[in-house]
Order: sequence, then structure tokens, then C-alpha cells
Amino acid sequence: MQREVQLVWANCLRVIQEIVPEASYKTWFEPIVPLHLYGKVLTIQVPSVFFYEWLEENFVHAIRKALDAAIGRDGQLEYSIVVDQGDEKNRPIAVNMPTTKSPQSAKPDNVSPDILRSPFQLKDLDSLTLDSYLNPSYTFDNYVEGDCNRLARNAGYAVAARPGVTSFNPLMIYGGVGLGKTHLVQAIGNYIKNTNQDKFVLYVTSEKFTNQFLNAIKGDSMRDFSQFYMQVDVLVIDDVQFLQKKEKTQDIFFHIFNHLHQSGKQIIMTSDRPPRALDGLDDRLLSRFKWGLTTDLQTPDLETRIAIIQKKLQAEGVYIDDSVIEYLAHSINTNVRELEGVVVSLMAQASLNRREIDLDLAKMTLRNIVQNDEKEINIDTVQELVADFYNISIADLKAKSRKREVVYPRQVAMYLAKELTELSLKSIGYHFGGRDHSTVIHAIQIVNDLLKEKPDTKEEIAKLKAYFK
Ligand SMILES: Nc1ncnc2c1ncn2[C@@H]1O[C@H](COP(=O)(O)OP(=O)(O)OP(=O)(O)O)[C@@H](O)[C@H]1O
Repeated sequence: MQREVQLVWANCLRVIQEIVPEASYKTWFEPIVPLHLYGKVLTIQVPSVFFYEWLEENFVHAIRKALDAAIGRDGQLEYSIVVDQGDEKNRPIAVNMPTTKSPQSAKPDNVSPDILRSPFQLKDLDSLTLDSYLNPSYTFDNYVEGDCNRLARNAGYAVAARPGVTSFNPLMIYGGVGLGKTHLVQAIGNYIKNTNQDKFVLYVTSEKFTNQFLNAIKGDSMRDFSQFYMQVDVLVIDDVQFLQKKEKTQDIFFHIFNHLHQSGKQIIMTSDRPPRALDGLDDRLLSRFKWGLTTDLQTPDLETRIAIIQKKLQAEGVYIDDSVIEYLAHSINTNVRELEGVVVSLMAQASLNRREIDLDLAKMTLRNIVQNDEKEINIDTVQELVADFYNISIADLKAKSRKREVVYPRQVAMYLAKELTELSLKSIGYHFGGRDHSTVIHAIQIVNDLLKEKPDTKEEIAKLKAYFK
């Protein structure tokens, strides 16, 4: 009997080992002790409720596959949980695994009502395995370097090469929406995981951390919760602004932080704002953040935007002409996510309509994407409006013509582009027939002068601006 359970469990492990990453396997499956096998019901012993919950939430598919292979589709699993508290020390508690059908197999007198009623639930976790919190597609290789991210990227790389050893501990990376914070910190995590199989790298968003913490309170498994986090070698915690005003969560995070830091473990954090702007965050936590390095990500400049588009296309194996890439890079300067979104839509449009990706398709795609109920302000809509208002064509706005009836509207359009969009002078010049940025400055100056001198101009500009309100 004893031998049979060992054999069955060994077969299960063989299947599991094929599916889950090595680090997870070591952390979550090696500590399991197979206890017994009654008919088709296998009982395994796990060290804590937290452990059981984590297995259930993260590896349920792998375990199911293993049971199918080792016992058959009607194979069932029971957990026996070692309780390590006071006089209950090491009392095994059977908990029926949710993937198994049969509650009969749970032995009623062994079941702890407390655990069944309020186990530490990690239901909010949506990944199948622990390591899948790290998305392997986020790497340093596909993270384009530019002036906007050089310091953060280099610091990240240093941390990845020597986690917990550099003075960049914690490493705090902040920046606006879609600028690549998650990509960068995940690249660090992946790099460490790939070069140090034995390191336990954990990526978690602050929101998940908070939910886990609340569930741990409800399930009376706080000790498991903090012990679990204290085992981590590299903790990557995303969006710490989410912890603002959550005092209890900050408290536990503070303790975990201290423990990890003192043990030479690496902590990496992101935030959508600089630490000084994190209102509602405890001062002692904020002061800890300053122990390491805080660095920001900026909106990428034109060259970096071009490089990001090229990288994306290269990864997709798609070729598009440089003129189209330039057009996109000049037109979208908000954030990288938006830039990527447009490239993806463009590829989808091309394949749906079975046509080449050219400038016309790029323009159409951009128009479709940005068009919604609100009046979208971008270079195309500004040019359309001005051309319409002065009854000339968009081609005229972009042409070399120096006729007065064209020159003035062109200057107004350039002025409005600067006022209403975030585009740089260089990009505005590009959209007006590839003019120099000094031409744009000149146009803006002229319109500013006219605004002071001529009521007509003032009225026209006010009307044009009102259109976008
Ligand atoms: N420098 C870069 N090189 C290549 N891709 C990038 C770069 N920066 C961002 N990206 C890509 O842009 C997208 C958005 O990045 P990411 O999700 O990391 O941004 P974020 O700053 O974490 O955003 P949020 O604040 O919304 O969480 C991702 O697909 C990411 O791969």
C-alpha cells in the first residue's frame, strides 16, 4: 500500500514536472508528502493552508492532468494540512480538493470546520502557475532603449544581473500610463529567473497583494501570508500607488519589506507617480523607498518611437515602408501602449482587407481608432478643420505654395497644432510637407502677433478652437 501511493505520486510528479516551471516545482511540489491511496482517492500532505490554497489556485490544471494520467479521470485528491499551532501541532486536516467530485471521500471528523468555512482564498489570482505572473514575453531584448528610459533600463539591468547586491534596493520605477513600467520590471524578473533557477521571483500587483492580504485576514491565515512573502528572493510589486490610504496593507508590506531588505533580498517597485506625490502612504514606507534608487520613465522621443514600431514589426515578421513608420511615430506621441495598439490595428486592417500597409491605410486606421463620440484632436483633424474653414484643400496646406490664400491658413493650422496637440515642432513640420521646425516657430510667431493686432484673427482662432470643445 505504502509503495503504491509512492508510485502513484511519483507518476503524478512526472506529469507535473513537465508542465510547471522548475522553480515552481521545487517550491510547491517537492515539499508534498503522499500519505495514502484509498481506491481512487489519493491523499497528500501539504505544509499549510496557504500552501493548499496556492496549489489549488495556481496549479489545479497541472494536478488534474497528473491525476488523470496516474489514476484515471475519476481519480480524486485530498489534502491533509499540517497545522502548526499550539496544541494542535501537526494535526492533519483533510480538505477535499475542489477539482475532485466526491465530498464523501473527505473524512468528516478530520475536516476542520474553520478551514472549510474560511480558508485563505486566493480566488482573485488568475494565473495557472506562480511563475506565469511573470510574462516571459517581456524581456530586455525587446525593450527598446532611448533617452526616455536609459537610466531606468540600465539600473534594471544592473539589478537583474546582481539582485539584492547593488545599492539599487529597492529599485523604484515610476512613470505615466503605458510607458513600459510593467515591461521593464517583468524583464528584470524574467532575467533573474532565467539566470538563477533557484531564486524565487515573485511578481505581484499591489492590488493583488492587497486582496490576498484581506483574504488572509478573513481566513485567519495572516501568518501563512507573511511567511510566504518573506520567502521570496526577488519581490516585484507593481503599481504601489494602489497602497495609498490602505494603512493595514501598508503595515504588512512594511514588515515584509524590512524582512526582505535585511535578508539581502531584492525589491522592485513601480508607481504611476514619484514617491513624493504618493499621498496617503506612510512616511516610514516612503523613507524606505529612498534607500535605493528611484528613477522615472518619460514619454519616448521620436527616434525611440520609430525604434519601438520597428521592433514590434520585426517581432511580427511584418515589413512596412519607412514612410509609414515615420508617419505613425510622428502622429502618436502619447504612450507606447497606444503606439503598439495602432501598429496592431494596422496589421489587422491590412490582413482583413487583404491589402498592403501603405500611408493611406495608416491614415485610415488612425482615424478609425481615434474616432469616437468626442471630437478627437489630432494633426489630421486640425488640418481638416482649417482646410474646410478657409476653403482650401489639405494638399494645399502641405504643399510648397507661397500664395497668400494658402500661406495664412497653413500658419493658422500650424499654430493650432501646437496649441491643441502634444506634437513637437519637428513632428508638426513633418505633417506640413516635411517642413523644418523653424518654419513652424515662424508661423506660430506670426499668428501670435496677428492675435494681438487683428480682432479678425482672434475671432477666427476662437471659432476654430471652439470646434474642439
Ligand atoms: N521601451 C519599450 N520598448 C518596447 N516596448 C515597450 C517599451 N515601453 C513600453 N513598451 C510596450 O508598451 C506596452 C505598455 O507597456 P507597460 O504595460 O509596461 O506600461 P506601464 O507603464 O506598466 O503601463 P500602466 O501604467 O498602464 O500599467 C507593452 O506592450 C510594452 O511591451
